[in-house]
Amino acid sequence: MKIELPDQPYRYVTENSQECDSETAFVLTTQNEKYLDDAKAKGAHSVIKIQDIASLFGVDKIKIVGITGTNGKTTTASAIYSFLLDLGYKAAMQGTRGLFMNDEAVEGKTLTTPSVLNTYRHIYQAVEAGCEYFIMEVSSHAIAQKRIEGLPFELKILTNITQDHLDYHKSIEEYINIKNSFFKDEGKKLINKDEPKAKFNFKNAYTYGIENPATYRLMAYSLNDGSSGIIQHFQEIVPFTASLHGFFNLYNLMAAISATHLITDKSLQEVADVVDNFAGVSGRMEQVCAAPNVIVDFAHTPDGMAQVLNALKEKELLVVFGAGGDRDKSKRPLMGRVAASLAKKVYVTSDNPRHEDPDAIVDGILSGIEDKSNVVVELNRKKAIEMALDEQEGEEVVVILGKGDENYQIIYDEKLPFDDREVVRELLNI
Ligand SMILES: CC(=O)N[C@H]1[C@@H](OP(=O)(O)OP(=O)(O)OC[C@H]2O[C@@H](n3ccc(=O)[nH]c3=O)[C@H](O)[C@@H]2O)O[C@H](CO)[C@@H](O)[C@@H]1O[C@H](C)C(=O)N[C@@H](C)C(=O)N[C@H](CCC(=O)O)C(=O)O
Ligand SMILES: Nc1ncnc2c1ncn2[C@@H]1O[C@H](COP(=O)(O)OP(=O)(O)OP(=O)(O)O)[C@@H](O)[C@H]1O
Ligand SMILES: N[C@H](CCC[C@H](N)C(=O)O)C(=O)O
Ligand SMILES: [Mg+2]
Repeated sequence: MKIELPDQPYRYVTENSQECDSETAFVLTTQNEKYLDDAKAKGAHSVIKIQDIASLFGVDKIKIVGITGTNGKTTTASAIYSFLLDLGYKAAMQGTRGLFMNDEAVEGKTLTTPSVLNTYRHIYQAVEAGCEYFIMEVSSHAIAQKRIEGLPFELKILTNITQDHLDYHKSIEEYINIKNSFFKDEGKKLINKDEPKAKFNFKNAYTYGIENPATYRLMAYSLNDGSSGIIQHFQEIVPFTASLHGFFNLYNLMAAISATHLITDKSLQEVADVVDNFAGVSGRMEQVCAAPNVIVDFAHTPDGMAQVLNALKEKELLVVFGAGGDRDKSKRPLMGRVAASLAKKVYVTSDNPRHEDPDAIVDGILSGIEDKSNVVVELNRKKAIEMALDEQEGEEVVVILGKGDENYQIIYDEKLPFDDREVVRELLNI
């Protein structure tokens, strides 16, 4: 995408060599340096290193917070964004759900972390809108591909490291190393102390945790009717309540409360007081209907599924899920095992098969399940949801995993409209 910049010797900048011409400068990034010759051949006005135009986009005029981890990035980012707005700051948030600014959706979903110049463009928009904070999700792909180069992070946050994206990273060790490489520098960082795989530079490191001593420690908690807890930070002891459900969300809340405390001049009590206003994220532990009880959640990793199903384990669970095509194949049997071990009945179905054969994806899932007596396969996701709703009785909960707030089913290159929540409402006539 060409971006117009005022008062420069060139008119536009672009990170795509194919868009270069005599009035368009090529912004050189680690990702596109292989196209430098092409940019010159296309007659680029000039070549500028990405770091050298950072100040034109105002990246030094806003506090950038980067969040990485296998799960919980969107939830933690959304919580920080919500707390900041409630505390009276102007803020922007960029991630899986798109770009949001001062409580408005500005751009829809693209990537969790867009290409580097797109992030710069979003930062520019945020600065123009008077935002003091830019909260962004940082995916492992983005770290590996340096989609975050030149960004001066005010704070970096680690949620957790479990398994995902081994199609791209090839081994769990490489994936762990990539995640941890985000925390090698001496900048301010906030680390989940209960994550044993975390490795980070101790300089300017703060921690949060529930099981282990940490800078911000959850001393006590309750998960009745939402959640509540008491945080200890040195001599301070501060209670909070939240509408979020599930033990895992206590980690997201701890990360968000600690981060907000670290990046603002508000007291821990002032931050804790706004936690309850955060209503959670669309498509994450979202109750679509109370009777019958139907929950839609975005869990798409073995750990995410285990966390959500464990959070609901007081009830008997009917679990509908699949696994994405053209994505980590090795997580599929693990997802199958988790579902079968925690559900009364499992309905294996399709979730964005992309270019893969849906049957082969299901076979991958089934290969992790030894006892298949409570497992059915129905590739048509709507039919699978319908089966679960038909078979649901009494207090049983229908849990539909993997798509959350996605409103499509990707088959080959086509995005067909599909929203788990709308399908449920349609089938239940509500
Ligand atoms: C596998 C993967 O991550 N691919 C990403 C990668 O593609 P690529 O390396 O093939 O890029 P490329 O086409 O060589 O382009 C690299 C750079 O060269 C430039 N270019 C390209 C062609 C050319 O002729 N001249 C030129 O200058 C491009 O403008 C770009 O700046 O870099 C592109 C630009 O940044 C991304 O759009 C693309 O994401 C693809 C579409 C994708 O699907 N990515 C997914 C897997 C992804 O990144 N997911 C993560 C994690 C999701 C999560 O868990 O939340 C995400 O951050 O969304
Ligand atoms: N802290 C956590 N630990 C483990 N699982 C979690 C945690 N937080 C959320 N989850 C699970 O992961 C799902 C995705 O949560 P969220 O969207 O916040 O993660 P994400 O890291 O942004 O995911 P993505 O990589 O797709 O952007 C949730 O729906 C829930 O099932
Ligand atoms: N950010 C994740 C989302 C997965 C969601 C799931 N519905 C799928 O398509 O696998 C990914 O791109 O791997
Ligand atoms: Mg996300």
